[in-house]
Amino acid sequence: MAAVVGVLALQGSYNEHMAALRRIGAKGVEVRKAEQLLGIDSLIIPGGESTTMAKLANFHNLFPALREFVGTGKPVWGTCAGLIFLANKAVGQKTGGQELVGGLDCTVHRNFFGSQLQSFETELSVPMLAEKEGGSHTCRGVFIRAPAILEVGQDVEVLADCPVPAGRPSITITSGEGLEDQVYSKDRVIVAVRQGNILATAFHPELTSDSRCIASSWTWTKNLKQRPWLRYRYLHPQTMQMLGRRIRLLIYPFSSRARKPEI
Ligand SMILES: NC(=O)CC[C@H](N)C(=O)O
Repeated sequence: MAAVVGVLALQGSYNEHMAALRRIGAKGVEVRKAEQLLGIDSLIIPGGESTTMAKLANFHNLFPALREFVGTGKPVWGTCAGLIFLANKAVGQKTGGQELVGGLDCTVHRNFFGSQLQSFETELSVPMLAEKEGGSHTCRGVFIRAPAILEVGQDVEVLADCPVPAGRPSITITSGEGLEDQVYSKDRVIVAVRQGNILATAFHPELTSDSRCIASSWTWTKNLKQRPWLRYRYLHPQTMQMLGRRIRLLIYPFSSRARKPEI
């Protein structure tokens, strides 16, 4: 059976992701219900407006299922609002905050580059893209009221960063309790990362004609599908425990402990 890429279709640029998947001949399905996550091999969480998307995801009780999906180890790619969804911590949120799926060990700022009017396009250097898919080491980055990644944990691989545009409003990072808030003062900021099964970009590759990012996530999905044993590493811990118990029960009569004569 062909590998299937799910695209979370609550709000935002899911149509554009579906079109991009069609362009490279991949099978995409729109996902709106928790049970649909069971039938897909990888997931794209598109850009849009993360607060609205979170409200819709809450309304449809999708958060637990999305977290479980990320935990299975199947490939997940978040673009823009999708990156915010996947981050463990988001700053610059609307009053009251918003629920996150989490899994990606980083802190994002929701509107790092400013308002809709400060949206921009730039040429980004992404060496990993050229390594995996060939072609130029740069790709076009479309940033629409885009977030950026302020800090990453040690397991997170940085795939691309970009210069912080002059005139961007100053950004304060709210630290944990008892720690001083600090103003973001670096001259570059992270815009693409990977951690295990999670890929996240602050920009929108699906809006460009460069399909390498989409193709790369598709290859990833297919490889996982073709090597089904890889999935066992990604089973939910409870399932692993249950399987482990069954396997132990099955092999116990043949194990050396069972064969040892009783004294
Ligand atoms: N293009 C986008 O997905 C923008 C995301 C937006 N900054 C948010 O808060 O959700």
